[in-house]
Amino acid sequence: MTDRSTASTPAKRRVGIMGGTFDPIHHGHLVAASEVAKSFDLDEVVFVPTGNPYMKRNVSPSEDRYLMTVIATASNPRFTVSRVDIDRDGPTYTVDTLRDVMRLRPDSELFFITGADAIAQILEWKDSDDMFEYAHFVAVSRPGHELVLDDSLPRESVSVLEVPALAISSTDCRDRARRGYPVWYLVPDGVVQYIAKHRLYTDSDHDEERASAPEGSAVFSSDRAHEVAT
Ligand SMILES: Nc1ncnc2c1ncn2[C@@H]1O[C@H](COP(=O)(O)OP(=O)(O)OP(=O)(O)O)[C@@H](O)[C@H]1O
Ligand SMILES: O=C(O)c1ccc[n+]([C@@H]2O[C@H](COP(=O)([O-])O)[C@@H](O)[C@H]2O)c1
Repeated sequence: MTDRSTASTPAKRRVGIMGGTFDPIHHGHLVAASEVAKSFDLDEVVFVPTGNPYMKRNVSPSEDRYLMTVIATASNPRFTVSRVDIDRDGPTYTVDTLRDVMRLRPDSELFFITGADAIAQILEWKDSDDMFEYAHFVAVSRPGHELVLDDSLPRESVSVLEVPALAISSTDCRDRARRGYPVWYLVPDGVVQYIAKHRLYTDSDHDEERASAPEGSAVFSSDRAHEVAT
């Protein structure tokens, strides 16, 4: 590994941020984070489950998504999980995620990881100009999505990276679980078991809980967190 420090300036920690709704987290997310960590010489990748992903509907409780993310990342010493987005009220905006991570990890250089689908919409995100001041963005390839950068993006703040193609989406995992098809090998084993144990995508009570939540909001279940933690 190259020495990133000099006599006068100690090296900043290089911290990746993998933001996502992770409903559920799958191997496409994990491979993307692992590849960016290798290519950008990252010391840590922080997975940040969204609190209220205002662009998505019928999202599972944030505590379930958080716990699945903890389970999925537990075996990698460089992977950590942050609650900053799920503990903040209101819609989840990446500009807030970056500010919170900067506050908690001062003297770090941040790299925000996005898939090809997300980078295509990034100019519509809140305060996108500020985001590019706070972090370097790494757009990874994703099957079914062309990896092209809009001419208006600040090129010095955005890189692209080809990663092994895994045609997996959370939408497909949820559909499979609902229809009784296996999600083994699409998501980590512990996540398969968590989905089954908590009947995440099959339970009709759960569907009612989602349906009664305000539009676009995540619903919260502290009972599930307690069950798993004990
Ligand atoms: N298979 C994949 N390969 C590369 N990047 C991915 C892949 N799946 C998701 N990503 C990226 O990971 C981030 C978080 O994705 P998200 O949690 O929304 O998963 P998703 O599979 O896209 O979910 P959904 O199907 O519910 O929209 C986004 O930047 C997305 O582009
Ligand atoms: O900041 C925004 O306006 C914004 C709009 C849409 C998505 N994002 C972020 O993009 C990441 C992936 O989101 P999602 O909904 O595709 O899972 C996650 O970290 C979101 O907070 C951010």
